[in-house]
Amino acid sequence: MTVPAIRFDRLGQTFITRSGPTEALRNVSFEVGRHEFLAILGPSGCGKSTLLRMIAGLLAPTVGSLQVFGHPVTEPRDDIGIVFQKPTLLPWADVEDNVLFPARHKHGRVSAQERERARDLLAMVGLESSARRMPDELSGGMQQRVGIARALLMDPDILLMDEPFSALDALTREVMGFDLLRIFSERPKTVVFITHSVSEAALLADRVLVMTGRPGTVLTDVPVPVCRPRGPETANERAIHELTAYLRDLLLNRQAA
Ligand SMILES: Nc1ncnc2c1ncn2[C@@H]1O[C@H](COP(=O)(O)OP(=O)(O)OP(=O)(O)O)[C@@H](O)[C@H]1O
Repeated sequence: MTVPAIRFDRLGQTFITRSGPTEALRNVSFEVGRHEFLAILGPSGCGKSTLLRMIAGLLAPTVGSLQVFGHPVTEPRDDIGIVFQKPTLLPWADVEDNVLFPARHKHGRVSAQERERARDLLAMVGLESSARRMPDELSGGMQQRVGIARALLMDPDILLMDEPFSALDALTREVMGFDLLRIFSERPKTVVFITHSVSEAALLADRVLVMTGRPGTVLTDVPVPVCRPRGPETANERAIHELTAYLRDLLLNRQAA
């Protein structure tokens, strides 16, 4: 039996705050297979970012268990990369040095191979000619590409993405999504991708997990019945239209209830 990359088993998370306990997640069970792309949809505050923080080892579950490659998560792991909503680049470092930050942070220096890898990654995200530019000289989409290259520097097995394209305009967002799929086709990764966009989830993911409102739990987990490679034309496929309509109804009805 193959070990899943990520496995949540009846996991719960309750935060204790000054105003009392907040039950953020309840009885969450699901798995993500190796090199699978899972999108997570759910209402605001249902615990999506909390799930990512737990996978990243930044927060321990209150009850239940979480395993990464068959082992409990006890601390932040090197083999997990994170892309946030905003790329939070170092303003005083140029693009290449921002991409190299994880290596410098880990061993206090950067090897020639890591520098070469940073250049390869910048080429992969279409920024080879911007290596010496400073973050404030870049557009939002370019900054987000630097954040993606940085998350890939240490070649993580797992990539966690928390609404990575939400600050971008619709067209850039679509282009970036398909760029991401091309990058993963060259360098497969296990991806957990949080989004509020139903169509983005359907177009990019292998599976879409829908969560209920707080306390968040898994409402449904649906496969995306469309093969790869995918591109802008995928949006015209009937299966995508049907899935998008189904997911939208589900979310709207839950919200109305
Ligand atoms: N450190 C914390 N202390 C107390 N409560 C927290 C903490 N982190 C998250 N919460 C609460 O847990 C719940 C889930 O938060 P989380 O950020 O995971 O939701 P989300 O689904 O990612 O929301 P959004 O879609 O708005 O980004 C919220 O009610 C939030 O207020």
